[in-house]
Amino acid sequence: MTGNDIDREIDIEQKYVAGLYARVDALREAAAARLVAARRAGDREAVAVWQAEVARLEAVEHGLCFGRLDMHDGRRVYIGRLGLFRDEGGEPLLVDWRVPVARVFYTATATDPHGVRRRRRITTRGRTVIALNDELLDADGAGISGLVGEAALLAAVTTERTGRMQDIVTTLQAEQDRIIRHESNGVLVVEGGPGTGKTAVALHRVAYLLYTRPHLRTRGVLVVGPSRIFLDYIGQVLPGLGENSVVTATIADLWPGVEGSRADPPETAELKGRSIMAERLAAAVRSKVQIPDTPVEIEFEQEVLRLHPDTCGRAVQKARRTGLPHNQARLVFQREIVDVLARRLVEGMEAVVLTDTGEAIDGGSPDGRLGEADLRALAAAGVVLGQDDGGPRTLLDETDRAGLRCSLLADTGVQAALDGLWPPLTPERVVSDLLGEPADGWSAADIPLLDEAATLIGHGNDRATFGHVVVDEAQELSEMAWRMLMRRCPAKSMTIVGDLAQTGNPAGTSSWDRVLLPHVRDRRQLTRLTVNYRTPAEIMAATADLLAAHHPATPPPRSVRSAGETPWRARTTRADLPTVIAGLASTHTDGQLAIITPAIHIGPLAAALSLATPPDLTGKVVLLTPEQAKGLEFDSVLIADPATILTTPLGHNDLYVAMTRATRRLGIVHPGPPPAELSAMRELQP
Ligand SMILES: Nc1ncnc2c1ncn2[C@@H]1O[C@H](COP(=O)(O)OP(=O)(O)OP(=O)(O)O)[C@@H](O)[C@H]1O
Repeated sequence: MTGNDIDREIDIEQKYVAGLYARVDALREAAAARLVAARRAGDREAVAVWQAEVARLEAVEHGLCFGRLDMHDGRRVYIGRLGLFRDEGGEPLLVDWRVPVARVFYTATATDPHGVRRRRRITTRGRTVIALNDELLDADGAGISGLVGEAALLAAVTTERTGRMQDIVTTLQAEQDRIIRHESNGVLVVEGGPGTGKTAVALHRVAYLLYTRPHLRTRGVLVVGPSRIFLDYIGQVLPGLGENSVVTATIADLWPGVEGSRADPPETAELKGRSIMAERLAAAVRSKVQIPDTPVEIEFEQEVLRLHPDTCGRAVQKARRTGLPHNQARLVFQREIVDVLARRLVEGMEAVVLTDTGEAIDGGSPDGRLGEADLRALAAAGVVLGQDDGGPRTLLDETDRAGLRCSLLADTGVQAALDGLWPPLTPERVVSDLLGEPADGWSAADIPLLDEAATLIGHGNDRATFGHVVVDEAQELSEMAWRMLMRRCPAKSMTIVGDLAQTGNPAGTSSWDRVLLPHVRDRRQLTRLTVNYRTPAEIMAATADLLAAHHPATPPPRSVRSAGETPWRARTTRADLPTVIAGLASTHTDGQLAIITPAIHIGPLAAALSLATPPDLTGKVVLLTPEQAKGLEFDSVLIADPATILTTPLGHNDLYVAMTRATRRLGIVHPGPPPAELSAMRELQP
């Protein structure tokens, strides 16, 4: 197209796009008016509905329309963030990217055009069309790279990072689209190397599922991420796609009231994460129930009641047969014991009234009437007798017996005896009895144990469950964390994304089957992403020795581009490390820089560079540990002291994570000689 042609086309699209915004404005006005009316009427349900609608319409302001398809049959379809019609039930003006018609926007290629003649990408700033990018799918040679909309894609992946993830709805690739629209109702595992878009795909899948399976709006969708930092990083993606109802959480957030941010030593974390802990906790809870060897004596209203071990054993059995969790089964046990005690008391009283020989003793009368002493005993026990016509009752009726049972239940002596036999438990007590009182608060690895204990004792049965759960950086979850998460998703409908070569948690996984099979058997499907959109080819080449040494069977993802910058390493001394890093950071001018370093250097480096900890992801220079850097990306990355990163059991994976965070440049500063896996990198003098 000539310059004039382009201007003319931009004019045409500008008019069309302006019409779309006018339609959105009209819908917004109508929704705002309905919201006001609902508020006035005090109709809470309607308020929630219209609030969500207003938010949805606000969210699509940026990039409302981003594509156009010209079909061979003459149809023209505009693609955008939501569907718009000229009027109610009228002609479609804009098609939501999630409907089937829009799919070809992401999948059509020159070799398989699906009836598409031209794919046009429309770039807007605010409400103004600023650029168009056309692909003619019937032109020779188009689409050879296998990428859909290559120019727009490369523009997207090379823009400066901001510390906040953006949606990729305008440039989704075919292999990503297939996963987003995957029909699986069970567990879909998405595996792929660094930068292959796993996070992006998982979030777009959420938007797709909410659109195509509306019941999920009421059942709820949960997105689990490795850290709060990460959840902040991805926090804008779903709202940008018009979805505001999704809950995001770390595993620790799912246990409210406990921070769980403390890290255990690796061996302890690994141990606490094993599924055997579930059996140990179950055994610990069972062991709290005591069947005594000798009769238990309970003092009640100046009487001594005796509970025989067999009686206790029968009550325990009956309570256990219900299959209820510990604290609920305790109620059954308690009822059994109190029934026995109440029966004893009643029998005792009636025995006073009528002896074997039929004689009345203790103030009772031969016709079976209760005597004065009996009445006094009952009154002392809080039993209020119903009034017979004119005289005392001869027998305890059901109301009287119920009253007696209440009195027994309220009695501190009886309660103490019951607690001794079947104590009520809290999750904290179960876990600390098993592992010892945590000295400085619960650790991250304790959270799934507390949750397991809560399930065993029936505490917190009202915790939220979700219709679909997305797990990002899923390789980090321990077997115990999987158990916890599976309880949050009764339908076991999940999207799980991760990379086994990036596992940093010693309790994390090295096999999807190992963690998933016990929960979902064959209701799982594995899919793979193969193209790295983040990390340039030069940086991936620098990771080759590391990956080959520790994950020889894992193919590195294919980088979509080269950055033209060779990663480097530079030697220094331990003492000079902060000065060298500070010097490099101070001369950095181009885009966002992340300094990734083991926890021991965070304090000194934060002081030397006046940087915030925990990090502010939107800062020009960001200081983090490899663990905190998980899932994030930056224009440039500087790794300080790789050898110390490698000293932890899965340090090689942490180093791989750190090295693959950059979209452009990577530098590594190592005190002393370089780790063998990095020795082939170009060496610089800092
Ligand atoms: N189709 C696409 N169009 C534009 N950008 C894309 C596309 N796919 C991925 N990206 C970008 O590539 C980068 C990496 O994506 P993402 O973080 O989802 O990868 P990941 O597989 O989760 O990475 P990691 O495992 O390393 O955390 C992001 O900036 C994302 O926006």
